[in-house]
Amino acid sequence: MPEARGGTKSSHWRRCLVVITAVLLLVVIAVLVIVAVRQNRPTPPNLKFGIVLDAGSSHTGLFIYQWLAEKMNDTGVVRQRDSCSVKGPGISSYWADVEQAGLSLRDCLNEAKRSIPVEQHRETPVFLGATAGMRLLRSQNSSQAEKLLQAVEAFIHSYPFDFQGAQIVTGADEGAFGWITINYLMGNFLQDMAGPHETVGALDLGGASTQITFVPDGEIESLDNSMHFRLYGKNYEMYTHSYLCYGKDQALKMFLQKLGVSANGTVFNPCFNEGYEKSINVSNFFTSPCTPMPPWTTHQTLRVIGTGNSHQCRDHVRQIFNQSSCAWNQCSFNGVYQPHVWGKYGAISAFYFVMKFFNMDKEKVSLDEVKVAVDKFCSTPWDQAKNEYKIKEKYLSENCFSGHYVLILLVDGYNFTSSTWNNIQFMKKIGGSDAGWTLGYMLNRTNMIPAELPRPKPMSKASYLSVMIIFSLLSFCWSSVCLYSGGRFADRDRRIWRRDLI
Ligand SMILES: Nc1ccn([C@@H]2O[C@H](COP(=O)(O)OP(=O)(O)OP(=O)(O)O)[C@@H](O)[C@H]2O)c(=O)n1
Ligand SMILES: [Ca+2]
Repeated sequence: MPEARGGTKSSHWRRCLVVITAVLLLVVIAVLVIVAVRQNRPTPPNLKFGIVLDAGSSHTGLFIYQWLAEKMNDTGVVRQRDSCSVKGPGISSYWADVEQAGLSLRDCLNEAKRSIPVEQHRETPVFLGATAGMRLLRSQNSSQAEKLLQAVEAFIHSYPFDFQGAQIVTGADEGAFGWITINYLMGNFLQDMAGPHETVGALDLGGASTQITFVPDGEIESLDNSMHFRLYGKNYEMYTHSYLCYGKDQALKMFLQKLGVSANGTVFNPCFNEGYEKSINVSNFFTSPCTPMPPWTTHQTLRVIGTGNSHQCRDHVRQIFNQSSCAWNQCSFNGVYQPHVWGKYGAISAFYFVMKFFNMDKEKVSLDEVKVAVDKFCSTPWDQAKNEYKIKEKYLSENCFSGHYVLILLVDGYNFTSSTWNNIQFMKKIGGSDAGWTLGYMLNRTNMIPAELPRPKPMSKASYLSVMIIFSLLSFCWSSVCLYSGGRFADRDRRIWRRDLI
């Protein structure tokens, strides 16, 4: 009997051991799961911000970008959070009163302060890039340009951001960063890794310069027009050229300069609608290096009268493009080397504004349809045009010229044809971000476009958690089975051993 009591005791003890071990294991698993869940709980998004001021010739725009800190080197993560259009003209117009250049940015910088959380202000980089207006001012008077930039810098320094300075961007950089922005926003750098080599060219028409940038399908003959980039593990040899003075506003001045003037100071302008009239103060108008004072300016004031003649307009606009000589295998105009255009293009800024005005910014609109639309507008009397279109009078009055200018620049200048015309997409935004050079510029200045592909992360949080739970459950089941069957075998062995003794 005592033996029997002893046997019950030991089997009871073993059962207790199994239960205790099982409870302990469960506790360990629970702790593991809690730790894993806590460690892998998504942390509040660590947003970073960056600001770029695009100090263009005709106006300044402020762009605020945001991205997740832990993803900064991945492609396609930076997005435009906000933008602000500075009131008034471009900064170069303030050359005679440089303090005003900085002050003009106040409203937009204040808006940036409101848009970005206060605790992030100190670590938010701000860049100011000035384009063709400042390039022209520098070529005329470099110390004036320097003074103006210093005044602008001093003003931005009074803000709590991490200001990285004001620079005049070169034409080549302006073109290249526009190309990077478009391809980054379209996700073309990612797509490139898997599929065929496919990037989109960039066409940017500003007020004082215009840029063409693309990866040609052959060698680039001219080193001056060649740029090399290694982005996300891939090499890009791109062709780029910036034509100073061929932005829309400067081109209009060059065009006006070539029109004859009558003895009484009247200029008949076939690119303005019939009935449109405007007075020009000659010394204020022909101030840039693109348009030195014309020889015929015995008059202080000129009377410009629109005649709305598309045919003559075209002929006169063509005169500002020199097609007479080319020292390369192929040129665009003014003897500038350009490989033949191929593939798709994104046309931004004034290319878009002008095509949008003519309602020709949609896909599949043919070159002929655009020509018809431009001719139709040019032959519209000014009073009728004013009634039909409710846009700023300055833009409206220039749109006959602008339509012809865009067509001639793209077709006669860059050599697009009726069949390659549809490869051009006129665009303003890509997925909520403005298509312009600013995003590419910031990505470059903050080293956010790595030369090599970012290494893939070893395991996602969700997979890590699942693996943890599955392994814990498996080891729990396995240990319980072992303990349970270990106890049963021990009981049976002891019974056999006792029987043998008897
Ligand atoms: N809705 C608008 C806005 C602008 N414009 C015109 O489009 C041209 C280009 O504008 P933008 O791209 O802002 O030129 P900037 O950046 O100021 O000039 P640049 O790049 O040459 O420095 C300018 O002639 C401007 O007057 C227009 O026709 N319609
Ligand atoms: Ca511009």
